[in-house]
Amino acid sequence: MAQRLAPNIPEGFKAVTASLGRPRSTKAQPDSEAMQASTAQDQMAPIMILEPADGCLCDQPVLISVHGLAPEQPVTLRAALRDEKGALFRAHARYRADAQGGLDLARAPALGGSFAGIEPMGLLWALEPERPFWRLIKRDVQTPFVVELEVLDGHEPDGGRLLARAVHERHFMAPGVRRVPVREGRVRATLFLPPGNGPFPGIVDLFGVGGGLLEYRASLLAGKGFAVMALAYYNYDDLPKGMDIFHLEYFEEAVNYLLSHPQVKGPGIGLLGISKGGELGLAMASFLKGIKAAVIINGSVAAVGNTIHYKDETIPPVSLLRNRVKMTKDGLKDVVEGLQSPLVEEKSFIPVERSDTAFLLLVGQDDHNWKSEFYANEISKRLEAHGKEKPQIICYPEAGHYIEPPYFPLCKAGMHLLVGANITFGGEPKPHAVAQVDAWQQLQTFFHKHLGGEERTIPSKL
Ligand SMILES: CCCCCCCCCCCCCCCC(=O)SCCNC(=O)CCNC(=O)[C@H](O)C(C)(C)COP(=O)(O)OP(=O)(O)OC[C@H]1O[C@@H](n2cnc3c(N)ncnc32)[C@H](O)[C@@H]1OP(=O)(O)O
Repeated sequence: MAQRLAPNIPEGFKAVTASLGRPRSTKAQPDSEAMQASTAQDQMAPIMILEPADGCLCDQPVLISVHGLAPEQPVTLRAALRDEKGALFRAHARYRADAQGGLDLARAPALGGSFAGIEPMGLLWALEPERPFWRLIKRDVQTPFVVELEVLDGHEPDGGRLLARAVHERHFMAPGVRRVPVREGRVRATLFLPPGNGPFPGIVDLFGVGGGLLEYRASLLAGKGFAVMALAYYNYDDLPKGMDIFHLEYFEEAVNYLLSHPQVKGPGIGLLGISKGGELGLAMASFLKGIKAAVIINGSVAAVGNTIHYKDETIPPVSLLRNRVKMTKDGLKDVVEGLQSPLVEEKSFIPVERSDTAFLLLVGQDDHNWKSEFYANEISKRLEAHGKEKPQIICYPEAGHYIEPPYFPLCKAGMHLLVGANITFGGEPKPHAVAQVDAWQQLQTFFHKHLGGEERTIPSKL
């Protein structure tokens, strides 16, 4: 499994830093005591240097270093990010400067805190919400997340004199990506188009329970050369508020809209879905025409919680097994055993064998929302038994349910609207972060392979 946690900075960013020669950093005013104690070496107040200096896309790494510390000086680095609802996410880690008073997070191990070891992006993927069970979500993709970074003297997370600080912006739209709200027929969506005239390979992007219209994955993916349509399907605008039944005719209309778009290259489009969006993606690929390639992130091959309907066919939801719901030691519900198997309730098994779509199934092996690995294997068996192409399955050890774009912090637990309680979603922060970096790369490679198009990344000079 290719893992690309090592920073891979696009040339554009290096050029920005080098040519401007002014890294975005703020020097803290040294206090008088420290002034008296200063030696020739630490005359210069410490500065924090970020590369790229002017921010980057949210799926890209940032290099963080500190200069001008005392040799071997113990310091604590802190990161803070406030989401659009005002919820604060924080992380910190303890470090020691090298013999020259430098600290480079790509080379120096964290000695403890929110993470340990050499983790250049740990201050981002280890962010934790102050508000219990809150998940990091980007609502307005036209503005960046703003991360405040601080260097404090010593090894106390809350104490220590402030030595330096910097502000880092993480963007969601590469330069030239266009955001086009879609209200066509019944379709409610947002289409993201790469710069240029195309045509581009098209992808429909679906999120899960909660509904609404989340655009952040689609906007990032459009920066890789795809025309990506984030599709709402309930709890948005004039769409139904609830999710008792999903009619695939709605999704068919969306697929046809994208296929007939002058900047979308046919024949056939791609599909990306997570969780409930993965389940619906499997149903779309099974019943609808025009879907060439589908990436399903922790999806279910059983209908769950609602009926799926297409023309004169219905797939009823599997039974809920309430007595199999357990409590974790943290007082959360663990619902992973709470669904009847679609092998027992065959009528709830989405008929993937009807599909000619190429599948990539991305699985968090510690998914506690439902049994994603079991579902992936059953999809594979069913396709093979019907002489269809086997799916590509990638299993990520210790990864949980919400496999997001790179560097999003793990959402380990939260309110589940179908369950009506806080549940555990599984996953450990570090392996989950590794999975996210790899999954993001894998899904792009898969879509480029099956949908064609030039493999490219828009230079992200912001
Ligand atoms: C006991 C019986 C067991 C039986 C046995 C069980 C079986 C077990 C079955 C498993 C079955 C799985 C089935 C599919 C599993 C998925 O699908 S997992 C979920 C995947 N979710 C997604 O992909 C995201 C989907 N989208 C969303 O959640 C919504 O679009 C958003 C992001 C919340 C925004 O929607 P919105 O309407 O603009 O939100 P807003 O009005 O601001 O807030 C709505 C609510 O969400 C909350 N919320 C908003 N933002 C956040 C946030 N960042 N973080 C946390 N909460 C937030 C708010 O607090 C609010 O809550 P209430 O105040 O109403 O309580």
